Amino acid sequence: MQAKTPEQSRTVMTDLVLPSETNPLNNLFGGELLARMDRAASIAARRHSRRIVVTASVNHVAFNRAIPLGSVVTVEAKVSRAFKTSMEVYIDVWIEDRESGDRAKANEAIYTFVAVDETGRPIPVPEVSPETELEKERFIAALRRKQLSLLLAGKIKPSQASELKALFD
Ligand SMILES: CC(=O)SCCNC(=O)CCNC(=O)[C@H](O)C(C)(C)COP(=O)(O)OP(=O)(O)OC[C@H]1O[C@@H](n2cnc3c(N)ncnc32)[C@H](O)[C@@H]1OP(=O)(O)O
Repeated sequence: MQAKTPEQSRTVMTDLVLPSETNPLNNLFGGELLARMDRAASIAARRHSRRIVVTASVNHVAFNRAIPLGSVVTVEAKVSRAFKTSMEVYIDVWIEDRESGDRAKANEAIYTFVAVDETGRPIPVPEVSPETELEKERFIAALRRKQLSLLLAGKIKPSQASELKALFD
């Protein structure tokens, strides 16, 4: 299988924040943002693998900045690294200033998707070939994040988390 660049899976979704999607402070409800990120990330994983994909885990979400009612929100997702059957998808969330049109980073998140066949069994995906400095940074750190996620899920033992251990050596 030929490697693909993160750009090849890039998925951008832009939408407004409507009243039904807000919390009592009139900011975007967290669950709504999670759903928007899941949708964009699943399309990115599908573009990378050209397979059915399922969300295996939500590894990291940072709600750094509240997103007010009426905001124009852009969710951008790219596959940052692929392993055998799983893909890490990095999601950046931006809001747009109404007057200037300038974009400000509001949130980010990292999801893991797995490509599966028609019966739900994991199947191999192409590798990722990062191009930009940021894509290379995210690619390198993805192995550490995968090990942390598997460790927290009880799927590997601490002794198997070599990349994580290396941080403390
Ligand atoms: C688009 C949607 O929203 S789908 C709805 C929500 N999601 C779902 O319904 C998915 C339900 N879960 C499943 O179907 C299964 O648990 C699967 C397909 C995710 C994984 O199946 P498993 O039998 O655990 O397969 P297996 O152990 O071989 O893992 C498959 C890959 O997922 C990775 N993986 C599994 N769990 C995790 C986790 N918690 N964190 C990171 N990676 C994980 C494994 O490391 C492996 O990666 P690799 O092949 O690249 O090395």
